[in-house]
Amino acid sequence: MASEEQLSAIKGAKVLMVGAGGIGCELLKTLALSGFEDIHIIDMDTIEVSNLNRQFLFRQKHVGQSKAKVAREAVLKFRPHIKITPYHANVKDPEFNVDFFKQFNVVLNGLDNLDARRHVNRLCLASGVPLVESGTTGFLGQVTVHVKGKTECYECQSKPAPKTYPVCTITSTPTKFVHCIVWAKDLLFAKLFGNKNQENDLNVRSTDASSSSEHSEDVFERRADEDFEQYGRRIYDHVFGYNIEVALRNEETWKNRNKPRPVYTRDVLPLRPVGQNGNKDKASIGDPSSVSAMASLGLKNPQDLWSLKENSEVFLEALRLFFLKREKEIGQLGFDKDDQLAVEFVTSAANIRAASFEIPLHSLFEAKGIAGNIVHAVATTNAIIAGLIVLEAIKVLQNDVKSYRMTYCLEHPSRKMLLMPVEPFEPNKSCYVCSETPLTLEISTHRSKLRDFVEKIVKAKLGMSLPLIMHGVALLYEVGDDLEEDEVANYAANLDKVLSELPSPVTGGTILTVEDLQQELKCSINIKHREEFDEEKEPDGMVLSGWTPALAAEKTKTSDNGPSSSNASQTVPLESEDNDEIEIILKDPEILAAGKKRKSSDISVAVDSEIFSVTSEMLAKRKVEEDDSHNDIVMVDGNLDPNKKKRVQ
Ligand SMILES: Nc1ncnc2c1ncn2[C@@H]1O[C@H](COP(=O)(O)OP(=O)(O)OP(=O)(O)O)[C@@H](O)[C@H]1O
Ligand SMILES: [Zn+2]
Repeated sequence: MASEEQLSAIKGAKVLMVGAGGIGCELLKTLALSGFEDIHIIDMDTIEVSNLNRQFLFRQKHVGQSKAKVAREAVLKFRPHIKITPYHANVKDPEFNVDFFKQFNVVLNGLDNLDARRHVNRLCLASGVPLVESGTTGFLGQVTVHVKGKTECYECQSKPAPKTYPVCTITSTPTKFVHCIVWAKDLLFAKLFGNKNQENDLNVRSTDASSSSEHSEDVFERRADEDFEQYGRRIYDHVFGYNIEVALRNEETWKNRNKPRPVYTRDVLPLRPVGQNGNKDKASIGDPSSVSAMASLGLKNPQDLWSLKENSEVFLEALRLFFLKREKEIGQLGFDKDDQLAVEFVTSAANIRAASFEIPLHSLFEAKGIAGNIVHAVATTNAIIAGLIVLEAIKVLQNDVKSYRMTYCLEHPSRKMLLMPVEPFEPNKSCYVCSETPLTLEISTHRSKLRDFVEKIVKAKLGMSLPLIMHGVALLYEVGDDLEEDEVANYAANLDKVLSELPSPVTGGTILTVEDLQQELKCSINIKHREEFDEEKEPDGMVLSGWTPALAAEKTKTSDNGPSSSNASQTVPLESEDNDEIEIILKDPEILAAGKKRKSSDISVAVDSEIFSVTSEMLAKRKVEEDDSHNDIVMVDGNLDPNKKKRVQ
């Protein structure tokens, strides 16, 4: 039961919720039932069928409608007298500026991506409004409190570096199913259906008799005289047969590894007379997006484990259907976990490769989860997290700083405890977002253009939407609706100039000021000229330091040695911004008991791209297990500096 003071804090509060999805639906319901009377909700999305299993405020009839508006209507049915103001909009829209934020007593995030989270963090800092931040990944979740000047901000902690696989593991020596998925998705699928100009590490050469006359020919191109069946079989034989044989020639590679087995269609599938496709064509007419190889082959259950023969049939059928039914999209397709045919193709290709390397096969359902880096959402976790958000919001409204807790919902409850509360830390003094610590950028001022700086640093790394760049009093770049034509032309011309040739030349020793007018975030960047960069480790051709690397900003990539960070060898394909989940497993029950006795010395464990602070005392009592299978990843940030942070007093 809430106390009198709590109730009056609740009743007098005006709160902003950002996100009305899995967490948001639970949160709105809990806020309303807890007595909150003035709630504003921003969500840019409309309701999808796939939301209905857990976003319980929505029904089938609401599909296609605004989440924020429907959530409001649903809650008003059982709390008709409260005020709920919905905005079907992106929180990054200019109308949600600092003045807009200032009207609220607290902001509650139920978002699913880092970009929006960082944006809200900055607006909360600029407006001085406390933020309660949240996230869930399957059974894991966290709620954190961020109050300007009192606790760390959302961006105070460095995020774990993006994980990639060494290219040779993917192209030559896979040992896990996830390696086969990355190969099927990022190499084979991309090669066959994606942009032809993209770099691709697949072996496209062949000494195959039929192609030797056309030496430079890309074997992945369909030949004029080939039907889809012949084309599919040729691709199959090339990637699962010939390429494996080529790889086997390198004896060194296989000295300490199991040798793979080349797989050819003739070994798995009997040759069908040309044009004989049974009832397959009848099965896949209509909307191209509903085309399915499984359906046309009569395979019904996505949780079934297909044999090598079935996978081979799905592979050929999916490839055939892409060319037959979706030819217009070929050349511009990117893998999408919601694209059934793409998932079927990738599953079957990964399984055939897995069979060749004696890696256990997986069902389509499992493969889809790995390919889309999906951890299935758990409604109960969202409900627990929503409850915790409201508890923290009430403390914030009462300015009860000593009681603030960062709370982590763990995978394996023990000693009957599921939740681990920890005290928040003070702001990080070297955070460029909430303290004014300057950043340093090493860049070739003779070669890099202002455009490179804007795209690779200001937008991608600093997450600014409406940047303004100044050198002393000279304005080098600005965006906005109210610019004069000549200003727009000047800035466009500047973008194409190298830094040292700008009207106010930027050279080593220059200090640039970069500002985002909407986020009211301003930071200084010390420029250091550097001529050479390592193409592999520093592909941007510039290095920013003092910056909190964010997982979401980086796109999935298979790379030789991974990024140049401390966890370079740890690798997982990250497909999109939303897929930055990392799980922790706390094996030892002691950690839970120790949860309240923390000291300021700490180690950080990353959860859902946030940082989970655990004391060294707790660490001594527990075992953190490492496992890089797709959904059991444990990461421990190597930084054990005991003086790094201080607990809020
Ligand atoms: N920039 C943004 N502005 C406003 N709302 C946003 C923004 N970014 C994300 N959201 C909203 O945050 C919510 C996050 O909810 P959730 O994590 O449940 O995702 P979902 O898209 O509903 O479900 P899923 O991704 O699992 O299919 C979504 O409703 C999404 O529209
Ligand atoms: Zn900060």
